[in-house]
Amino acid sequence: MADPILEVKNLHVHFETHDGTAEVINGIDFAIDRGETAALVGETGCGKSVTVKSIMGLLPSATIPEGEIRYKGEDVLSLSDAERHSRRGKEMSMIMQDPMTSLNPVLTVGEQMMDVLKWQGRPRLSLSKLVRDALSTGAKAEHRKRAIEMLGEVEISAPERVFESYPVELSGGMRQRVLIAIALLSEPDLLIADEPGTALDVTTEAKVLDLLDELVEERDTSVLYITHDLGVAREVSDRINVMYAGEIVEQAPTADLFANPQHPYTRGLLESIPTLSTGIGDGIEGHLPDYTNPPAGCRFADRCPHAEAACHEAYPYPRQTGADHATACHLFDGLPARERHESLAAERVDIGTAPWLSAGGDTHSGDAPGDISADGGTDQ
Ligand SMILES: Nc1ncnc2c1ncn2[C@@H]1O[C@H](COP(=O)(O)OP(=O)(O)OP(=O)(O)O)[C@@H](O)[C@H]1O
Ligand code: NI
Repeated sequence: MADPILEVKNLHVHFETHDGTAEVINGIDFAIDRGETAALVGETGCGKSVTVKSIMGLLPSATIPEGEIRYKGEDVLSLSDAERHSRRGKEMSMIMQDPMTSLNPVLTVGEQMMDVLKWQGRPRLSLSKLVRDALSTGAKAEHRKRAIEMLGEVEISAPERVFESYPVELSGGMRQRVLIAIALLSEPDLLIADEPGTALDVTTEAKVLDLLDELVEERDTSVLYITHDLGVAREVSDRINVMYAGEIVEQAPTADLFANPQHPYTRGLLESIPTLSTGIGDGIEGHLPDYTNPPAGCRFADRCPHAEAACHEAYPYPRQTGADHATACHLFDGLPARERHESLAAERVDIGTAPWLSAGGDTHSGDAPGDISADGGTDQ
């Protein structure tokens, strides 16, 4: 990571529930470079949205994440609410998972956009200035023009009409475009997109994704893309973080992940892509563990076709398993990622220890990693 815009280090998020403490996010590390699009991929319930909410400061107030979240070098977990608010408006922006609930039904699209522009870059407390600005018709006209331009940029063909519309008057695809427009209005340096388009039909989703891709490319915006679909992640991202049960089990540049998938969970996901019906992970037997009583060792061990006794006992710290590739699996040699700066030896990988790469004996033994990507990719 030459120049990270976002760094998440050893993040833990626990929730108090009536069944006890749910240890949902269990020590994740990842980073996003400036101008890079990173994906966080995993099946439903694995903790993607909780991760995003931690970054955006949107967790329930009783829930205090532990670890470090650095945005442009500054630890956002130690910021006050007011400081966070100003950062959130101007520098980090988010497209929420559900376009229906993330737009306010009683305000027009225009009113919601004007609201963003009004608050842009202002500390929350400067109310008197805000009131003065609200009275300035010049600023208002300027904001209106900017909002309508933005609606044009997300390829809405009648931007003036949509500006005056209420969310309920728009189609799902249109609402998603409006959400993108709102998220980009504040010219964020980091955009977090939580499953944009999943609520839409496949064709509309593809169009929305293409559009988003183009817009962030033009602006050189860094993006954290949340999805349960490895195929989508492959299309849109430079780098993929595979998440399982609140842990990142594998991270690598996108091409490398598809060419050389290492973690048994990643391999399972790739193998199940062609038969995807309801969701990622369905192709792998079993369920996510209970977060209030998580396994002591590897959280995937119960579902893993390769698990050995040690997997159930010892926690698999992520290990450097390639030049820019890390995997949290006991079946791979190398030093835990947390020690990698201490030893160059950590970069030496012996992938020969992975059972599916050894000759014979195993169900996966015939599959060269390259074959998986050819069979399991999205170019169907
Ligand atoms: N406020 C909360 N209190 C208790 N548990 C929570 C809370 N928020 C999330 N969780 C739990 O954390 C786990 C991860 O949820 P999360 O929404 O992050 O999953 P996700 O990966 O985003 O799934 P999806 O793809 O369905 O959006 C779930 O088991 C969820 O029930
Ligand atoms: Ni989610």
